[in-house]
Amino acid sequence: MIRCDHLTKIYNSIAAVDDLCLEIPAGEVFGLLGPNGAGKSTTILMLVGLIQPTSGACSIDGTEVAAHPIEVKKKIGYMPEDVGFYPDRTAEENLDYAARFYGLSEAERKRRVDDLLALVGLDGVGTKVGGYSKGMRQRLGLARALVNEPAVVILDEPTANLDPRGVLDYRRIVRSLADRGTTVLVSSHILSEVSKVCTSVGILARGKLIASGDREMLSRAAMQDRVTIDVETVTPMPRLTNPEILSAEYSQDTCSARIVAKHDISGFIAETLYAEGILPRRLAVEMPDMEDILLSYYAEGTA
Ligand SMILES: Nc1ncnc2c1ncn2[C@@H]1O[C@H](COP(=O)(O)OP(=O)(O)OP(=O)(O)O)[C@@H](O)[C@H]1O
Repeated sequence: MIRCDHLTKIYNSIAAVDDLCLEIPAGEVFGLLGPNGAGKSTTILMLVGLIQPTSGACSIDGTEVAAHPIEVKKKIGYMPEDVGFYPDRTAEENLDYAARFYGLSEAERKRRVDDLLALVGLDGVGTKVGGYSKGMRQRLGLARALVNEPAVVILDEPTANLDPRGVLDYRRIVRSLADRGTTVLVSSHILSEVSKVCTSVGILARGKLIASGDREMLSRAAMQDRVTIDVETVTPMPRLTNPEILSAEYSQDTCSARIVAKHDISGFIAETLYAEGILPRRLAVEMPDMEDILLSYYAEGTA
């Protein structure tokens, strides 16, 4: 369980994290979403005890972080945005080194390291970590975060360097952790990524938690994950029909339309128009971004 009580961090009289109150129950996969500079990393650094709050407190499984940093570190698995390893050692050696801090016997370490390498798909890779791709480093970072079988796992932008296969593996691992009762906090600025793996989500903007909730809120956010397509044609166009279309507004002469769809259906629109012998003058696709979604929550003042 992760808990923040009025957690605040002020840098040069600016609040990087502002009065954050949050409770993430055991077994929850919580997505901490927010644009760059929102305060996600600062929150995480306080949760893992690497920086002290200016005021307020946070606790991991009932233990206050600032008061018991060593005890808390044993309960947490943390993967920072940029994971550091010994470049002249293999993945196995790096993980074994990390496992030594938790007082495991050699046999236990060997078993755990082998299991973790298999889990993240790095088993059988004998090369030194210095020669790893960014994606491989991120896989190893996830393994290292799990080396102490933590009750709480905190992952800062975990998919930033992963290829699609790596992202699928990561989601599978996170789900299996949650199934075992592990609490997972994932920070990201990618809404779609968070919505795929998280059971609940909080949106941070300028250090403040402006919205938080479960899947229902996620689907509301996902609803706004929609595409606007502006169409202009030389001659009047017919009404377009497609199950992806959420709404459509046509000009009186039907030579222009603003279509809102669940996905980018500009290819379908172009094909339909050509099939009808109608020349498109303009077909502009507008994707919503994280900032739009955040701003819509901000405007609503949801808390
Ligand atoms: N050590 C520091 N000294 C001064 N200001 C800082 C420090 N660390 C962070 N900040 C400021 O605090 C705010 C929040 O930064 P933080 O890194 O927590 O955001 P973030 O949501 O993790 O963003 P990103 O995704 O870009 O890492 C930013 O305005 C940042 O400039």
